[in-house]
Amino acid sequence: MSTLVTFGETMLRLSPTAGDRIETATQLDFRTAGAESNVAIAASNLGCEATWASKLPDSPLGRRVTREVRSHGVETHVAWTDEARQGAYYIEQGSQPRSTDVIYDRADAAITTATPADLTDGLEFERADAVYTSGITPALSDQLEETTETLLERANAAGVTTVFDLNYRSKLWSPAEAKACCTSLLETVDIPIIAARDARTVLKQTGSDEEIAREIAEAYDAEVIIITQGEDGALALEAGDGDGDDGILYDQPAYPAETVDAIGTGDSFVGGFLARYLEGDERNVERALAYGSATAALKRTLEGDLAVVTPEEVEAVIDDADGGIAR
Ligand SMILES: O=C(O)C(=O)C[C@H](O)[C@H](O)COP(=O)(O)O
Repeated sequence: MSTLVTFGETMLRLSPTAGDRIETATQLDFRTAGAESNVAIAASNLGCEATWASKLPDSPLGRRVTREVRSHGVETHVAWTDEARQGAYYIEQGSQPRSTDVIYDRADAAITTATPADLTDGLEFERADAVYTSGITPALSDQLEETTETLLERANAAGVTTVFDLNYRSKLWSPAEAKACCTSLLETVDIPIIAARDARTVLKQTGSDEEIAREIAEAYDAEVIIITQGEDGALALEAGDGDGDDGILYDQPAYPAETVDAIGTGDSFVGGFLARYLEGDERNVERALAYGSATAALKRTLEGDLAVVTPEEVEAVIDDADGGIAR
């Protein structure tokens, strides 16, 4: 079985029912979510042995987070502290023409002081098949920027596949700050995952999505470059040896989905991609890309951030893009 370690913040996720406003709601749906645990949960539900590492307050709120993550079969590796807060965020689901709004309440959360030792002591992190984090983690504090850099470097030096989703969040930092940090982190990343819109906003890329993938392949020594395109699907460029070999480009349209809740789609795509990509000895980009896309489509039909799906359901989406009734 393949093994994946992810590290980052998981928050409490509070949201009024669709059609209700944060200002006036009297009830909130109460869940937990965070890019790195979302990825671990999607991968775990699809057969990968996943561990999520983080730092949390030793309180009912922190324990709520670990309980929920564990309930999806993910191992948790948590540095507990008495001194800090549990991050939370509020989501007001939009509907045409009102956009979805996210309000963070995550300043000074426990994870902001996490050192590499906090996140990995006692964890066989260098023996995992892959390590994943996202651009959200270094955006949270200077300490986390340092920790992220150290952990990606250590994983890279140990030959672990490093996976990094740029995941730009404008409410956490500016494009210039994100660019300075992420371009340096990308030096140690084997699988960069970048939304085409983030490549334009943060990395200031101007070409087509395919040109963006090729420019990233030229600039960094990556194994596979993934450019996500929202409703258009995703591209993956399996890097060539550079010697007249430009690599192989795969273009995966999004599978149609009726959207109940769009939040968590990107993370579910990554979890699905990694579960399939890391399985077995042969790393098949094309198959993994379809798997990621199908996982993302299934997630859109579910409330919350999490891809609570089975491998059979994912296969069925791929095999029968028309859906249908399972009798
Ligand atoms: O914003 C953050 O800081 C979070 O970590 C929580 C988000 O709910 C997920 O990252 C979902 O992101 P998508 O999968 O791209 O929809």
